[in-house]
Amino acid sequence: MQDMQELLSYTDIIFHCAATVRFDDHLRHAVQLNVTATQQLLLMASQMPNLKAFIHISTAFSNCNLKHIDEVIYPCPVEPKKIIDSMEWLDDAIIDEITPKLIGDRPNTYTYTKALGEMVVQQESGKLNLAIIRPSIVGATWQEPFPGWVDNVNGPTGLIVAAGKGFLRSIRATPMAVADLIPADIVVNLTLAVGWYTAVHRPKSTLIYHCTSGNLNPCNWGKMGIQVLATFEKIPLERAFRRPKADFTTNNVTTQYWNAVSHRAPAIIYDFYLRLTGRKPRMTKLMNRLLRTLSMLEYFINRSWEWSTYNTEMLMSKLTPEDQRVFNFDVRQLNWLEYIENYVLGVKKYLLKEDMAGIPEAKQHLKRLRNIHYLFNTALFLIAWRLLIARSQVARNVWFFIVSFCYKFLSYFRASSTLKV
Ligand SMILES: CCCCCCCCCCCCCCCC(=O)SCCNC(=O)CCNC(=O)[C@H](O)C(C)(C)COP(=O)(O)OP(=O)(O)OC[C@H]1O[C@@H](n2cnc3c(N)ncnc32)[C@H](O)[C@@H]1OP(=O)(O)O
Ligand SMILES: NC(=O)C1=CN([C@@H]2O[C@H](COP(=O)(O)OP(=O)(O)OC[C@H]3O[C@@H](n4cnc5c(N)ncnc54)[C@H](OP(=O)(O)O)[C@@H]3O)[C@@H](O)[C@H]2O)C=CC1
Repeated sequence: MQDMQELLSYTDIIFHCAATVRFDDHLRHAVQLNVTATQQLLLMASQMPNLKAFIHISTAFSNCNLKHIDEVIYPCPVEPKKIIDSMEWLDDAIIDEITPKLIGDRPNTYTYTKALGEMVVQQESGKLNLAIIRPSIVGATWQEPFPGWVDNVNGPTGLIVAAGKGFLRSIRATPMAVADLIPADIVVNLTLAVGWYTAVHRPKSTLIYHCTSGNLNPCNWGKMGIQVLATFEKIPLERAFRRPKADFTTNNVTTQYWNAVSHRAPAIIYDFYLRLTGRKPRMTKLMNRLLRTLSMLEYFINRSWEWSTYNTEMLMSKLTPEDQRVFNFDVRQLNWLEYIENYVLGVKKYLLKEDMAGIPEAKQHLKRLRNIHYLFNTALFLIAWRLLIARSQVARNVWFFIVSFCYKFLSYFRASSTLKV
């Protein structure tokens, strides 16, 4: 009670980032965290006499069912209050049944409940001084505290790890689609600047700020994939399962094919080897989880969106040159190739905590994997060819033709070199 009193009396600014970011969260839980909690925090904020600003962090994908998104709140068909109420009394089975109807053309409960959260902010604003920030895909830091700093596997980070460790070998992604990544420190800098502007300038209405990169400095998934692999070539991860490689495909049939050949088959073979050597098989389970994760992220890597950034650019112009430098959120200054290289390095250093001294050994390991790969392919080819020869007269004829041709060529070569001597 005393803590609550202290919070209410002394808080002068709220940055509301807490949320569930799981794409597949049960609607009841997602509503509780992203909608009801927002409503309760706004209620609490309204009892804070010294509160100067309430900054709510949403996502640029809260309206991902649209192609062009402005810095405005788009209403959802069912009122958030009705959704909150219904979650109180509906049982899980019914919620499961109505979830697809409620989320409509959004891909998951996360984006849907973040959109409802924005509506709650708008409806319950009262006398509060509010702003909403919508970041796109938050990636490792650009400059602060260090280039490439990252501490979780959300979004692209998990896939970068999976590619570097050789688990992810192909991906259903559109190479030309915009990779709307935004470094975490840009999001933090913009958030602080929005806090200042909202508290000091007290805009008349709730301003929404898009924290995105696509319209100002676009990069695409193809370019990103190439740079990730190029960095792993120089600085590989330790103990990779296979060599890093990531084929991009947009075709469903090729996706199924590569999933079978590049993901499932190697996992089954490796589990067979683990069983033979008396160990517990684990690769198939891990691979199935990766494929499930991929299927959840696919929506975001096969589409492009346009976000207007009028408010964000307006805010930049309001900062002094010194503040623009200290709280830099100008994504136009970002060099993507350098950023992605630092991102990959950061994944190795800060997330996986791998020692840079281990790079020579990691490179040796990749060479061994390459030799195993060649050996395996040669053995596979010979077995297939042997089986074909046993069954087909045409294959036998081709085989005899090749052998006799090689024999004649060798005899001629030997004869001509004897004559020269
Ligand atoms: C060449 C390179 C090309 C790069 C190409 C990049 C394309 C990259 C597009 C991103 C596009 C996002 C765009 C939305 C941007 C927002 O606004 S959303 C905010 C970000 N939110 C997220 O990223 C949450 C996504 N994650 C989830 O929803 C859940 O983790 C999943 C994917 C449903 C999996 O759930 P689960 O099976 O219950 O398991 P969970 O305990 O969460 O994690 C299980 C395993 O998956 C792993 N995992 C979790 N997330 C990931 C991930 N993103 N990737 C891989 N593994 C993951 C965990 O590490 C864990 O591994 P183990 O410890 O078991 O070995
Ligand atoms: N990652 C991304 O790509 C993007 C993220 N966002 C938004 O940014 C914000 C932060 O996301 P991100 O950092 O990625 O996600 P994380 O899951 O890393 O952070 C979520 C935060 O919410 C807190 N939290 C979760 N549940 C509760 C609860 N019941 N009570 C109190 N705190 C809780 C967590 O606390 P604890 O650590 O104690 O669990 C954690 O600090 C979210 O609002 C998200 O929607 C927007 C766009 C993109």
